[in-house]
Amino acid sequence: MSPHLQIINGSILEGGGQILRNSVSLAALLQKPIRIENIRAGRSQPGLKSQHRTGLDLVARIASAQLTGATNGSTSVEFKPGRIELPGSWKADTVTAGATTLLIQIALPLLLFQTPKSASSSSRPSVLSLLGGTNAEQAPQVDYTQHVFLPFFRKHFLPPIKLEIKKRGYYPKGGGEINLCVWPLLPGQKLRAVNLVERNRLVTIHGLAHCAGLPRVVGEGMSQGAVKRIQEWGNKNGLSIADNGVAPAAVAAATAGGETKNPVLMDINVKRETNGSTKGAGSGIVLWAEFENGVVMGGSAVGKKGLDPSQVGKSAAEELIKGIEAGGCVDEWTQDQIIIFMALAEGKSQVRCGTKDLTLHTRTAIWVAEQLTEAKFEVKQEDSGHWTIHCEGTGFSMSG
Ligand SMILES: Nc1ncnc2c1ncn2[C@@H]1O[C@H](COP(=O)(O)OP(=O)(O)OP(=O)(O)O)[C@@H](O)[C@H]1O
Repeated sequence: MSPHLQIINGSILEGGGQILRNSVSLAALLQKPIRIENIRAGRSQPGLKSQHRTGLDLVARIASAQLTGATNGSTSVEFKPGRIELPGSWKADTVTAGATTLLIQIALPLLLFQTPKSASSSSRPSVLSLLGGTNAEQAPQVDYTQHVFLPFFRKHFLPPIKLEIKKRGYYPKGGGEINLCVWPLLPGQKLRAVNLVERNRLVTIHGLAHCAGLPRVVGEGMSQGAVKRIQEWGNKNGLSIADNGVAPAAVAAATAGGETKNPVLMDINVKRETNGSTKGAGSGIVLWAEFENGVVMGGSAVGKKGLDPSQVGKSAAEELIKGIEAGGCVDEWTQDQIIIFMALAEGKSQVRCGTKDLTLHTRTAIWVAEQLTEAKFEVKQEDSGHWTIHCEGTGFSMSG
């Protein structure tokens, strides 16, 4: 065994690919050689899939690392990081419909800290060109990353990031393409801690129902299913939810006295990709709710053959409503995706989650962060019933 090789047990808690992604990102930044064993032991087909291998290879290139054992199905890899490259252009292809957004998950922490040689070259971003799936299940749909995760990230942690969807890629063919531009931090600069314990009034619900290689009615059906469910929920909860600025009959009646109680604007667009612009057919919907103080929460669903589009829209709405009703400042997906950044940020972060226990993904991300960094996490259930994540971050930065 190589000296000082830290072993990470990939079967802990969630036992999925996120352990691999978070471990390798942190190992690269902190210059720690690691071996990850029992990779994805918690999944029905354990070991590396094409998308995980692609992510490892991408990070190995950015971090000039030595990577061994990264073959399809492998349950153990070694990663010995070298010097993190300067900002540049990187391309990665999952080959399958594997999620490009999970490639963002593994690479983003490194891209933030690709310290330019001098402050004058700081305007140069790194550009990731990622090929594969864009709207799959069990991973963020690219529109979720675009409209929920990145707005949160930019607001709280600081660095500017731009995501462009060039082409959608659906299961099983993939073939999508996205570009991510990340402007790295300056030498010595640190991520800010997050302090998010209040959630104000719900003001808007946006959404996008997308489809390709299928008639537009599929997108319209998903949108209508979501609108119907959200308005039913709004009516029950004393919210006047106006669809695209037009008050529905029930809302108009409720507000007939001239006084509009808790108005919420809803705008769910339908986008049908042009013929031939995607490799295969597919559909999905992503919804996001914005609150007065900038809190954003999402809900999504992917269309499937034989599934009524309005049911797909309804299940995205159910997911969004579940998140809103839980009363936290982040939804269940953003919850685990911010842990690595809380660990790297400077000072105390605190984020209020819902009244439901933290997700297993979140507990796993905390476990990984504690294995590889000095960050200290504390998870508490408040008197209100909400779970709050507290973290004393490490204030990581790169020297010039
Ligand atoms: N519907 C969703 N919306 C947003 N993010 C999601 C959604 N589903 C899963 N995610 C995120 O995707 C990541 C999946 O991590 P996981 O460990 O399950 O990956 P994996 O094992 O590589 O996945 P798979 O077994 O599908 O290959 C987590 O960060 C989770 O929050």
